Amino acid sequence: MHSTASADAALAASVARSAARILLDIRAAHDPQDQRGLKDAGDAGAQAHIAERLTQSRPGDAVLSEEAKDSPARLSAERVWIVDPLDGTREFSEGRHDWAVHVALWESGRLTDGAVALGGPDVVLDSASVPSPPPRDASAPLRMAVSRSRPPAVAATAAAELGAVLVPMGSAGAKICAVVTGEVDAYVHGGGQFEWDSAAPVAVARAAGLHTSRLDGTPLIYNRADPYLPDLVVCRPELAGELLAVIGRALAGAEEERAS
Ligand SMILES: Nc1ncnc2c1ncn2[C@@H]1O[C@H](COP(=O)(O)O)[C@@H](OP(=O)(O)O)[C@H]1O
Ligand SMILES: [Mg+2]
Repeated sequence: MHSTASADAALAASVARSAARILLDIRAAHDPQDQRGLKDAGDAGAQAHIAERLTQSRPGDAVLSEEAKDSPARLSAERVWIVDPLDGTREFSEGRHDWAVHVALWESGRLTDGAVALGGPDVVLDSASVPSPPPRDASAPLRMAVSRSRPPAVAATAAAELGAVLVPMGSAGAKICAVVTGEVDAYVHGGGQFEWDSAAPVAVARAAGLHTSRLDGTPLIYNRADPYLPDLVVCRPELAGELLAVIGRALAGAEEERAS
């Protein structure tokens, strides 16, 4: 029998790691010029592996995955795995390292566990064992991760006000985990995303003691009927007050401009 939180975190880590290994094998065997085909093969291969392992190990649980048909059964389920088999699909197909496998567990109204494999099987962060980020060098400028392909205007405005450096990266999981490891101090995203893009890395970030919320400071809520979860901020906890205030002003300024 399972049912201890750490057993679920260990399973999430094991599944994320083996899926990431399969993804590297798929990429090694694929024509690197065929990026469309590689994206599809990666998504499908990781999805099939994760679905099989979760069915084997937790047959009674529901699953919400970017790559599987959604079912309303998850809305009345007690336990729901929220999975992104390949986050940063674009970067994966370009031969880059900033992609991730996300495996999270939502139970009775909240995220309880999560694991993220980063760019392959060798680096896997999970909510049961992740340490807090190291202290930051207060003399260095703040570093803010943003999407490399769709950086939101709100992040640029907020970074300018804070004197922060923007650090473009692919994959929501890679960016959230970069806050966890202390490589950057914050990740600011707006304009669109889904629950699977953030559930697992947010579970890891929360376990590491980081701030996680919507851009307006309200909580990130998972396993909703509509999995669209378009914006978020993840940052070191001591930055949250100032960063949310700056983001609030940036959003209000953008709104005023639209209205005028
Ligand atoms: N405006 C938007 N609408 C929908 N999804 C978005 C989005 N911006 C980013 N995402 C999703 O968030 C993940 C990270 O994106 P980015 O690297 O640009 O930060 C990607 O997931 P997938 O790679 O799983 O599709 C991407 O599709
Ligand atoms: Mg994704």
